[in-house]
Amino acid sequence: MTECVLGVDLGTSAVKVSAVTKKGEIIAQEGMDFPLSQPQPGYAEQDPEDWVSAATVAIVRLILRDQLKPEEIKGISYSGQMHGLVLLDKDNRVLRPAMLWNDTRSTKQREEIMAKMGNRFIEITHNQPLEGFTLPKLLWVKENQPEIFAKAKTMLLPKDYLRFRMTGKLAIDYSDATGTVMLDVEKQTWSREILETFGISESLCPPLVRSIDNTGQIDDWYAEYSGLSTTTKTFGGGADNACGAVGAGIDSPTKLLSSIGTSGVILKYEPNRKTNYQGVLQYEDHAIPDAFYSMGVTLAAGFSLSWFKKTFAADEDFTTVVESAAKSTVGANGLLFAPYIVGERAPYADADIRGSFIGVDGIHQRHDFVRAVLEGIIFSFRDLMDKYEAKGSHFETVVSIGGGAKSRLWQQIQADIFNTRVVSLKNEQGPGLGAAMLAAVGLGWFKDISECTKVFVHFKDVFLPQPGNVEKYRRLHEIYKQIYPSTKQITHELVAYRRENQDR
Ligand SMILES: Nc1ncnc2c1ncn2[C@@H]1O[C@H](COP(=O)(O)OP(=O)(O)O)[C@@H](O)[C@H]1O
Ligand SMILES: O=C(CO)[C@@H](O)[C@H](O)COP(=O)(O)O
Repeated sequence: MTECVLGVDLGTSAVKVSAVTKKGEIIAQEGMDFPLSQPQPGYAEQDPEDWVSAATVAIVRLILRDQLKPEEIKGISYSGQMHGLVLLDKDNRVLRPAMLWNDTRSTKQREEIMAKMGNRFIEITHNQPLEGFTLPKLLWVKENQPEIFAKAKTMLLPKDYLRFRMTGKLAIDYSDATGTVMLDVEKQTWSREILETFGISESLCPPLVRSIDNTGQIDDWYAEYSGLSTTTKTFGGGADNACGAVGAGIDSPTKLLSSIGTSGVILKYEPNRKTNYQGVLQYEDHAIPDAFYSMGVTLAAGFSLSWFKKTFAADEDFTTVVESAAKSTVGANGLLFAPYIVGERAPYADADIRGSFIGVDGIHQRHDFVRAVLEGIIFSFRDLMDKYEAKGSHFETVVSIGGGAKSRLWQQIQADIFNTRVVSLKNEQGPGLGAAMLAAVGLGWFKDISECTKVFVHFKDVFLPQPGNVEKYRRLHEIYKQIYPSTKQITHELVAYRRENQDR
């Protein structure tokens, strides 16, 4: 008998489900991709039912292909792409495609929120009301699709919709609730002040639970659909970055998380709710009870690489493309890339900035462009690290997770640009492992997350900064920092041109 828990990692490009034993061994993993729809500039949508189908395919494969016994799956928990808005009607049916974290159509609503509430908003939520967050999306629907808003009875975030379809129960955990920017961080309740100011009924907001709380068992319908047992319990789960931090053992302010998924994240553990970065960096409830974290998000990190591969190297696999960057040099033979290809969130909150290659020369070959993409993403992370260091933070270790952590070359580039030791995880499923840990603690297998971390989280490779490279990158980063102010006006005009001409 091998009892296990499932960690469901609902990302932007795919869902991955990991089965983990009490000893922290990953005994099986399955996944399934789903599409992203970008029908207009700034729009990013998914069909919530695609998440359910993909998660179910992964679970069915775990049972049929990997021979997991349903009755041995004791618990399930979830890590979810953050901020996405799912609206349900009175019969809990989905009213429109989910508007995702990288959907930036709500600039007008963002400005209205700041015009109405200004600093009071930042005081309550510790965040700015950026386009990526849930409240501006909800106000966009209210203004542009009033017939849908009128029918909306419940708002859920992506992982909470998946849980709802598995259990029939509505809930949201605190780490995802802060990402809606509708939670009062001091009071740890939905903010009446914000809801009343913008005419949103509190009944739209689901009940709040902790990430390790039991959120009900698999219901009869989903048991029939997936092959799971109705004895399997589900637990609150958390925002993907909170779960990534749990699964990467980020349990003190001297460890920094660097996550290269579709988006990119630089994340710091915050032991209390007193710190307020005035919204330049995000501030969120953690999946660890009573803890918090702050982070800066590069909207298109892995997405920049995926875009490059899809556009210029569609027939090659990721590893071949990424490793070709070794043929180039530190600084890509004098080529820089700014990864603002879907706008940016931090440190520049600017939905209309766009990316650039700077310094293109007749000598450049494709591998220089690949190298520039890898480096540009990490320069953008360096901008975020600078924000922390400017406030006096010092980091001993950077833990690298996400799809980007599959590349040793990219991790060495991180060590050199961060000038800090970078470690990878033995099991690079950070968010999925974090979700599994929440189920393991929720089931009572461990007293708390810290005890579970000792058993579940192990580092693998260590990448040390190479002094010669550190110096070169320091100089290149100074040049890189000039790209945003120098290209802002030009790229804003190009985005306006596209909007006027309605092309994609
Ligand atoms: N072999 C590889 N080496 C480096 N990066 C990779 C590799 N394979 C995929 N990636 C990057 O990982 C990203 C996906 O990371 P992942 O953490 O799975 O994303 P998400 O959780 O957002 O769906 C891709 O966008 C791609 O840029
Ligand atoms: O918007 C954010 C964080 O604020 C993103 O980090 C999303 O949570 C999506 O994550 P990935 O799919 O890139 O992991």
